[in-house]
Amino acid sequence: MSDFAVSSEAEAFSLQEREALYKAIFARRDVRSQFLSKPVPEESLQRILDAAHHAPSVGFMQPWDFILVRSEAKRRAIKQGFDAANARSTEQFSGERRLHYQRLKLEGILEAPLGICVTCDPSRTGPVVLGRTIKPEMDNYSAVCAVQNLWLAARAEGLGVGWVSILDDKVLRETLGIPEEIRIIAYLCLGRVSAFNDTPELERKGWLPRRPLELAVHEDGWQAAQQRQTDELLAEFLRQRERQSGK
Ligand SMILES: Cc1cc2c(cc1C)N(C[C@H](O)[C@H](O)[C@H](O)COP(=O)(O)O)c1[nH]c(=O)[nH]c(=O)c1N2
Repeated sequence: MSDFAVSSEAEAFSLQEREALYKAIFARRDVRSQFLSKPVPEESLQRILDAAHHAPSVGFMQPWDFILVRSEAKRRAIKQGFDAANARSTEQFSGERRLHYQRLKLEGILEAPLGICVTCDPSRTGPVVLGRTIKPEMDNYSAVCAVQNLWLAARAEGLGVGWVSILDDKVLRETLGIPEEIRIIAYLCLGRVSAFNDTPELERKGWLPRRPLELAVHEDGWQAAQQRQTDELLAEFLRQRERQSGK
């Protein structure tokens, strides 16, 4: 028998509880166009941050920190950083894809009243971390788990989150005073929204479709046929887009 107290509940959640959990998962969206300027309720924010803080982490090292960016001046500086990075990013696409990219809204830095920069301190708890001994990147993954918890909890609180990664770390370091040894994992925009879309914005706007689940699940080993099918589906989707844009 373990000395540790264990939850008395070994059962699945009740149907209602399961429905609520899956609702948060399926109704979560990356938001950039629908932010309202209304403030984020402090109690909701605390619950969301606490949910993030209860994410799994390698060796229980809890490498994350959350920098709350309320200052409009700082958000303006970050938005300028996005604009510069986005201009450079645009050049990586060509032809119709570039035109399509330019029409997408890929951030809500100024519209959302709050930014949250999630960081990872790889030195937290010392140089040797249980579970990170062979794969050093595990601390980053732990911080990403915190992001996902935050994102789901925000959805349950009726708040939208948008992840902005078209940003140089340098801009966030300078604007937020983040030391070199602290890694930048995510810059998130958080706020109340006018609506949550049913499907991802990139799907709705014809950028990419959702891949069928059955192609993502492999039985007893890697199945190359599934990868081929995925590639074919994607190629066909892009050909169709080309044809449509040529009309
Ligand atoms: C690591 C990472 C980084 C980014 C994103 C996500 C993740 C996980 N996403 C959001 C992304 O486009 C979105 O999650 C997918 O399109 C799926 O949509 P839903 O999140 O289901 O609404 C995103 N979106 C955006 O408009 N600008 C961005 O810079 C990024 N960056």
